[in-house]
Amino acid sequence: MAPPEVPVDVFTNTGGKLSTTLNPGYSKRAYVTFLAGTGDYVKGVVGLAKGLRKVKSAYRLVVAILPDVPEEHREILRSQGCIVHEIEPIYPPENHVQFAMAYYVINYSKLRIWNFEEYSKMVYLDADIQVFENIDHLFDMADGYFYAVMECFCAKTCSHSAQYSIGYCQQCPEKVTWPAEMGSPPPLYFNAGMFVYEPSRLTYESLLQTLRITPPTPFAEQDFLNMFFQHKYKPIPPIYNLVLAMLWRHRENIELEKVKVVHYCAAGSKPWRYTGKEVNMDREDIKMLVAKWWDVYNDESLDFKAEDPSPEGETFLMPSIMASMPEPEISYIPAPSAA
Ligand SMILES: O=c1ccn([C@@H]2O[C@H](COP(=O)(O)OP(=O)(O)O)[C@@H](O)[C@H]2O)c(=O)[nH]1
Ligand SMILES: OC[C@H]1O[C@H](O[C@@H]2[C@@H](O)[C@H](O)[C@@H](O)[C@H](O)[C@@H]2O)[C@H](O)[C@@H](O)[C@H]1O
Ligand SMILES: [Mn+2]
Repeated sequence: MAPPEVPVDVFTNTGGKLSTTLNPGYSKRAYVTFLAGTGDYVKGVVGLAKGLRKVKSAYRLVVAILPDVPEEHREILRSQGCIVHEIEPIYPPENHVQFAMAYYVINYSKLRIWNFEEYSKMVYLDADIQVFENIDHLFDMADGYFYAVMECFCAKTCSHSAQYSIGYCQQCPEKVTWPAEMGSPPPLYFNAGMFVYEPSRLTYESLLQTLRITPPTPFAEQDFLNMFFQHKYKPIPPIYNLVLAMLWRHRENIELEKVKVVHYCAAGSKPWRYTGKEVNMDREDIKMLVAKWWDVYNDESLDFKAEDPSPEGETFLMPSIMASMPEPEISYIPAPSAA
């Protein structure tokens, strides 16, 4: 039987300390992010861990890391209360596709998080995301669906899509309507920087099987997940993943004061690299959001303390499961790092 649900506000101001003692089922929930490389994305993860603490999230942050993350960075993450969970990289089948960003190739490794079966439900957040308000209630949404925020198709990087070619965007489907002669409008498409999902070995194996026969496309695992979860996908409001370009492309869809989660994914917006020089980066709203990220990152009172619940320790993917998986047809191209 499912554990009884406890209203989220019961935990207000507990710093999450009571949750797992009151209800053991809650330990089966966690946030999860992904970290690759030796560069500065580790700062994003530290910021995220501190942000989740600031909003008193009841759940831990698991960091799925690739083997190339240096030990000092793992140590920083553990000292910030994160659960460090090493994963093996996943590469797409050999193909000559041009990814929108060369480093997107490593993002297929995100698929490993479906194998985190010690959790029943997880909220995935990119390392360039910050959480400014508690979003623990997302774990209470009905099982059996894939929840994420709808993407916008107006960026040049989408120029390969049918949507872009006719100036159609699902964010404003009435502006340019989908021409009847092109068939029915394409299925809703989400941004894969944030999603709510249920780890499951069956789903995991199906994801890897399907990947083997799916040629890569410019948006890498995001395109793949959109295809795979097309019939399970339920859109959630953009306040749960504000893709910054929405501020200049679809301002009317955004109530900035209600935004809970910000995704620093526009070119030049990663706070730890922000210079203000790239296009749109001199906007007041962007400057404000970048400053808000730094406030959290620099706030020493948000550092993990010994009296906080201690990390459950480093865990690894179960080698038995890995060994039983037939080797996918993969090309071991070295992954370029964005960092
Ligand atoms: O060198 C890298 C590049 C990417 N990532 C991870 O992959 C995610 C997706 O990349 P990114 O957020 O840069 O893509 P965007 O959302 O900007 O398109 C990041 O948030 C990180 O979690 C990483 O750890 N190191
Ligand atoms: O590997 C594919 C990536 O796709 C996404 O990137 C965004 C971002 O680059 C925007 O700047 C674009 O405008 C947008 O269209 C694009 O989808 C996810 O945020 C990231 O986590 C990852 O899944
Ligand atoms: Mn991102």
